[in-house]
Amino acid sequence: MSLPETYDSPVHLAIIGGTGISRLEGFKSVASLTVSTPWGATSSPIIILETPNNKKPVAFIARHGVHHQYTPSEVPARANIAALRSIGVRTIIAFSAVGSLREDIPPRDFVVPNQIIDRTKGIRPSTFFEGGIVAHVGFSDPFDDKIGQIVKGCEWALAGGAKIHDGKTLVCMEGPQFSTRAESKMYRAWGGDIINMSVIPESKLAREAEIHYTMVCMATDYDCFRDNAPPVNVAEVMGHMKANALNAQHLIGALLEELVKDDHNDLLSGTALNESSKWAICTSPDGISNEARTKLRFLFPDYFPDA
Ligand SMILES: CSC[C@H]1O[C@H](OP(=O)(O)O)[C@H](O)[C@@H]1O
Ligand SMILES: Nc1ncnc2[nH]cnc12
Repeated sequence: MSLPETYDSPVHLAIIGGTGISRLEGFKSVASLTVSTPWGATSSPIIILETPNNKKPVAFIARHGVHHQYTPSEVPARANIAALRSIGVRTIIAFSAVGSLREDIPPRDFVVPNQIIDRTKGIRPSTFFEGGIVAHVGFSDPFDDKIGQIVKGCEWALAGGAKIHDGKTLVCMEGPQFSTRAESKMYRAWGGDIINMSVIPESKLAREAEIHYTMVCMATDYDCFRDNAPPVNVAEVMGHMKANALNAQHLIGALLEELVKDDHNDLLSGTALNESSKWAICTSPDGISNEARTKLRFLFPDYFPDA
């Protein structure tokens, strides 16, 4: 049955699904939106779901497309984040399959990181502020700690004794090939705990769009730092992702029940980041190009009103 293509109320909360999570099971879908943005098309339609008890809307987007057809470098992250913001999203919980760089984070454990080491190669468009406008937003603490703690508090929902680790450092590499053993060991020496190919630029763009962002990382392998063990491969990742996807579903159920409580209204309405990008703009108003103004109006209609 096809879903309505419009949804009239604002949607404050979104989930981004990664490898092994290209749709959300167990929730009622009420609309499927195709949003075109000044930065192109999103990686998948935006599915609007409703939470079981109080029927609050939640948006879902599949990072790599519904068929996993976009490489990590090709994911249209600007379109995804801009489209979510345009429908009202101010909080994102992003899921990611990650390699573990630590023996004490086994496959099937979950991690809420608090820091990132960016090892991407500068080939991914990673800002909304360019082409006639310059802004420098703060990114010292890339993840929203309050939502991270709420995720950690939902550890009870995971099956099979899986744990949720917090306060860890996530390395983001370009890929799509996995790391060499020397790189894997170097990341450990740098303090990296887990590794993926997805958190950059998604998290940077969310910050620019004034959206609270948290990543739930699901360990699938030990990368390749262990000299006497076989290195990571896709079959291993996908094998563990089957179990992880089920646990992600349990976690999302628990999380949504918690997050839609009135206590968290401030989080869902993006209060802590309100106007943070507006005050990060360095270009004088008269110097902002018309092209930049028109594009940014899509994200921030209040900051760039129609002439
Ligand atoms: C299939 S292993 C590498 C792939 O898995 C992760 O994807 P996602 O973050 O979307 O779950 C990782 O970042 C790579 O893109
Ligand atoms: N070992 C690894 N390196 C990078 N991204 C990953 N995603 C899952 N496992 C990974």
